[in-house]
Formats: sequence, C-alpha cells, structure tokens
Amino acid sequence: MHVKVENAVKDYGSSRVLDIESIEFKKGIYVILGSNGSGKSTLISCIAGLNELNSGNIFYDGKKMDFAIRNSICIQVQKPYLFNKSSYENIVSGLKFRKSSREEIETRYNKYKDYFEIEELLSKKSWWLSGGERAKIALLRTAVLETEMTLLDEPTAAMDIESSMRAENLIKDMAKDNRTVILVTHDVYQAKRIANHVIFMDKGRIIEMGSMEHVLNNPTNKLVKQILNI
Ligand SMILES: Nc1ncnc2c1ncn2[C@@H]1O[C@H](COP(=O)(O)OP(=O)(O)OP(=O)(O)O)[C@@H](O)[C@H]1O
Repeated sequence: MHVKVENAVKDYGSSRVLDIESIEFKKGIYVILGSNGSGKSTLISCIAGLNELNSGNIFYDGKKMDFAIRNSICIQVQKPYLFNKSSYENIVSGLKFRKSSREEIETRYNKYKDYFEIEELLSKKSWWLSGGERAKIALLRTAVLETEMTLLDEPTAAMDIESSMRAENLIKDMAKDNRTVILVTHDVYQAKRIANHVIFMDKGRIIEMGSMEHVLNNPTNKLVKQILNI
C-alpha cells in the first residue's frame, strides 16, 4: 500500500505535536526513531485512522480512508490490551473479529506460533503473563492478520534479547510480499538490523529520512549524527 501524508498538523490545545510537510510509505520496513514526545505514536495512530489530524491529508493508494482500507491496516499500540482469555484465544481474536473461517484461523495460527516459544503460555490466562510474554502474544495476534500495512509501536520494548531477535524475524516476514511495516522503536541497533527506510522525528517534525543505508552514511542533522554516534 502506498500511503502519502501531506501537510499533517496535529495540535493538543496550544501545543503542536505533529507538523509534517510530506512523507510517503511504500513497501518494506520503515523505522521511526526520535525522542520521547516527538510525535511518533501520534503519526502512526493518524495513519491507522485511530486519531484525526487537525489539518492535512493522508492518502492510501490515492484514496481517503474507508472501510476496506481500514481492514488492510493493523496497528499495535504501545500498550496492547489483551483479553483475560488464554493466549491462544488472544492470538486468534483479531481473526475471529474479522470473521475468518475455522480452517483459516488454524492455518494462520500454525504458520506463526513457532516464531516464539509459547507452548508454556498457551494454557495461561493472559492477565497472568509477564510483560515480555504479553508482548509476544500481542505481536503474534498482529502478525496472523497478514494486513497489507502493519504499524507497530515499540513491540519489543519489554522483550529479552533472544525474543527481540525472534520478533525481528517476524517483523521482516510481515513486510514480505510487497507489504509495509512502520515500526516505532528507540533501539537504533534494531533499526540498523531491519530497517529499509528510516525516519527521525523531533518536536513533531521529520528531521531526517531516507533509506537506512543513505541515512547511516550521510546524516545531515546534528541530533541524528549524535544518535547514530557519527
Ligand atoms: N491525548 C493527548 N492529549 C494531550 N497531549 C497528548 C495526547 N496524546 C499525546 N499527547 C502529547 O503529544 C506529544 C507526542 O506524543 P507521542 O505519544 O506521539 O510521542 P512519541 O514520540 O510516541 O513518544 P514516546 O517515545 O515517549 O512514546 C507528547 O508531548 C504527548 O504528551
């Protein structure tokens, strides 16, 4: 899906939290980095249609948001809510909500369940899971939907190193077949490992963007240079 954000402004009271002239997302993994409060979550929640811009436009393959587009986008928010059901029920809950057939649910579940070692978690009610365990179940619930565009807000923040690596493999697979992933993270190393494109934000604005390779080799912004340790 080709998403174009134009002249996007979002204000909360008198404070402007998003002020973006233009940005486009096509296929691959786009990683958004930036300090706390720089507008990363606001941007992706506006793209997902969870939040409204005060002014500006977002076009999806040249069109405005509608029901079909909404169904081809999935956002995993920073603190995903899990139902107080088994981990299995949580993983397939989005598919059930979208009225997938029983066969489809089983096929998708089996396709994704081994990205993490979740055997022990399956019988547990989600409310008893640790933070990292919940993060794995949430990411699987997002992955099984196989949406054309997936927006992820710090999905690995609570995971241990090995689990983060597994999650990164899953995220790479979410961007296969010309699909798009937009990942918000504070982990520059993670960005270096998996990003095709990188966007740096500061105070609601984009201060640097481009292919990962280009930005790594030719950062122009002083803050970006510092973050990348260049
Ligand atoms: N509903 C709201 N009402 C008022 N201010 C808000 C609201 N939601 C977000 N903000 C403010 O908007 C700014 C941008 O927030 P946002 O969550 O997009 O930042 P972020 O870059 O994702 O930060 P972090 O890295 O800490 O997750 C922050 O200053 C935040 O306090």
